[in-house]
Amino acid sequence: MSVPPSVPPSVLPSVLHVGGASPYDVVIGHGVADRLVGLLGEQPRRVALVLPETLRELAAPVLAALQGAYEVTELVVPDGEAAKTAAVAAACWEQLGEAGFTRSDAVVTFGGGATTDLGGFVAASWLRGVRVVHVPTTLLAMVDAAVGGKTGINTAAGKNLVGAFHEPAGVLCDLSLLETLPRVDLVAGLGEVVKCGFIADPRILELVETTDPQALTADSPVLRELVERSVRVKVDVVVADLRETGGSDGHPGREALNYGHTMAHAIERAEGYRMRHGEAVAIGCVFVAELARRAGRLDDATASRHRTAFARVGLPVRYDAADFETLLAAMRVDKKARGDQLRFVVLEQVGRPVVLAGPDEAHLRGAYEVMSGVRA
Ligand SMILES: NC(=O)c1ccc[n+]([C@@H]2O[C@H](COP(=O)([O-])OP(=O)(O)OC[C@H]3O[C@@H](n4cnc5c(N)ncnc54)[C@H](O)[C@@H]3O)[C@@H](O)[C@H]2O)c1
Ligand SMILES: O=C(O)C(=O)C[C@@H](O)[C@H](O)[C@H](O)COP(=O)(O)O
Ligand SMILES: [Zn+2]
Repeated sequence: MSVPPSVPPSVLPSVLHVGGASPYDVVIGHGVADRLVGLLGEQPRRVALVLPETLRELAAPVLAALQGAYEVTELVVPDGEAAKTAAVAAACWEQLGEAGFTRSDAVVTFGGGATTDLGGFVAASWLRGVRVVHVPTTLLAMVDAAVGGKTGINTAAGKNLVGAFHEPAGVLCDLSLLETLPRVDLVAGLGEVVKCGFIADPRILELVETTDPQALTADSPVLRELVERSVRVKVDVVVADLRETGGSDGHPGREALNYGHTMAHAIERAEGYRMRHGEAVAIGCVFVAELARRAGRLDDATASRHRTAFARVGLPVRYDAADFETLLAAMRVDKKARGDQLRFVVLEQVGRPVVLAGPDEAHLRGAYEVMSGVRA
């Protein structure tokens, strides 16, 4: 009898189970897309595949697998942030109507976070909610956007202002898909990874600070560990506070995942959404660390560690293209704000996020001046 060769653990997929009222699995590995039909099950007759035109070639194996099992409608949407509009969502609804899409049918998204946000929102809103499985194709979508059920689109007033919580029925993170991802987009994804390190997992920071950033490629075991650890951070927070109603014992609950995002979203809006989200998150985390330092919450060394950790992986840590007043006005539409009061997630130390409500305007302005390079 021949003994089958043992499979090195690194090539076996990892499965992170997300508990709660609608449990699902996040599968992480190389070449895991063949699990898609298993996740969708036999119930759907029709599947709508939401993807940008630019990724159609990359999606060919997924499309072929779906076509072998279901009637497939392709919902081809604009690339990137341009997909996150009411007009694109409405066009998707019309196509689902024409295809006779029922509640037992399902949506599959294939793309970066913009595609999973839009496709997730279409799935959340069509017939008040149909099953969705995400196949994220960027690092950022694998570690963050595809997991946890936040979906949404932008409006003229700001980022992600319309949306719904709609948990996926499964998430397939096929690391092989990252082989074609431009380096600058992979680096942007590291913005959310480093954020996870600061709010909950110091080992992520150690890995980022001791690994040659150029070695973080699609086949790198360290990148895989970073993905697994970041997804674990997200899942643990989301399971404890799915709908962002608040944490306990001083922990901000799901709002912790919004670390750096108050300023990040304001910058993205000021940039007309031409700056990558992960880049804005890096700048936003540096800003809020400086705010926390000025408010007497965070020590100098940890605030400075923010600048070095994000810069080390190639992310921006300075921004001066919009003035303080413009960014302050944009921050007022942040979902964490209550009435006229701005609320920020700040750190008291690595792994200990808390909410800072109504900070001094002088502290906000001082942190802006450091962020914009006016002050050291
Ligand atoms: N819902 C959430 O919890 C959540 C979390 C974080 C971010 N987001 C959202 O995610 C969006 C950012 O996502 P993103 O950084 O993935 O950007 P993105 O979706 O705009 O994708 C970036 C670019 O990469 C291209 N691309 C994607 N996969 C590729 C591949 N494998 N090979 C080659 N090119 C590829 C895309 O076509 C696009 O041009 C933002 O809208 C942000 O608000 C949502
Ligand atoms: O999942 C969450 O919760 C997050 O805050 C994760 C963020 O990285 C993400 O960018 C999210 O879309 C921001 O949410 P929003 O509620 O500020 O729109
Ligand atoms: Zn984000």
